Amino acid sequence: MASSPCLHAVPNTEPSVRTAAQLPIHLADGREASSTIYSFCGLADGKEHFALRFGNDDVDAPLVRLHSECMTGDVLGSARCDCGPQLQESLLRLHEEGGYLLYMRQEGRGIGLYAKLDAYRLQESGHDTYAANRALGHGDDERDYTAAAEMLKALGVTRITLITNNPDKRAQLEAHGIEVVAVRPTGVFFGRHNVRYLEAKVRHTHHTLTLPTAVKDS
Ligand SMILES: Nc1nc2c(ncn2[C@@H]2O[C@H](COP(=O)(O)OP(=O)(O)OP(=O)(O)O)[C@@H](O)[C@H]2O)c(=O)[nH]1
Ligand SMILES: [Zn+2]
Repeated sequence: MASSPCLHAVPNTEPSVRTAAQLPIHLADGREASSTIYSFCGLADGKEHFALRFGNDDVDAPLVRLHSECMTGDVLGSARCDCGPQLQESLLRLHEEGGYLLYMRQEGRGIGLYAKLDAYRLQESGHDTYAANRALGHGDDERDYTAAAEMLKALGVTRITLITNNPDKRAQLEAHGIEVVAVRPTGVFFGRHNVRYLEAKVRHTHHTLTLPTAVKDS
């Protein structure tokens, strides 16, 4: 795909690929993967979202992981959530089967890092993750996946197999003209620090994940 430098935040331009560059990456199991990283211009929200492509074959309905930024989980390995292991798992699957990672700059379900840290403080005094958002004047989940659909279309992908446990991701992509032919669940990565967070996802936003009874009752 040709590179066409542009300003990423220019409004009213058709979304398109800005740059494609090779990006070898280290996987969690020690292997090295080849990928291509894409930047974009003309995306609806003007943010610096990026995509990674694995494999070269043009397959029908490739695997796609739509992953929202979590600085604490993805970068630091925080045990308060499941984001880090989900990201690593997706990279392994994409390396093996081909497909795309869409890394969306939607830290804290769209409220930003500082507000998420404020929400963490409230969680330490008993709020669940959604109540903490609301106490700060935010919605339960402020993510809008318009830009994700635009990125896929700019990459020439309109039929996908989506890796997620979050029904809202599928619904929003389909509303924006992406055909989700199948959904593959992510793993359930629970521990004593994130079990309440995972329970709240099931209760409030109907994530399709099942926690072991022993963990729920602990
Ligand atoms: N506001 C808030 N955001 C959080 C908290 N814990 C994690 N997050 C954010 O939640 C988002 C999780 O992203 P994803 O893993 O892509 O999405 P998901 O809704 O869990 O759905 P799937 O992983 O696809 O099943 C990231 O943006 C995190 O930063 C929290 O306690 N409060
Ligand atoms: Zn996280």
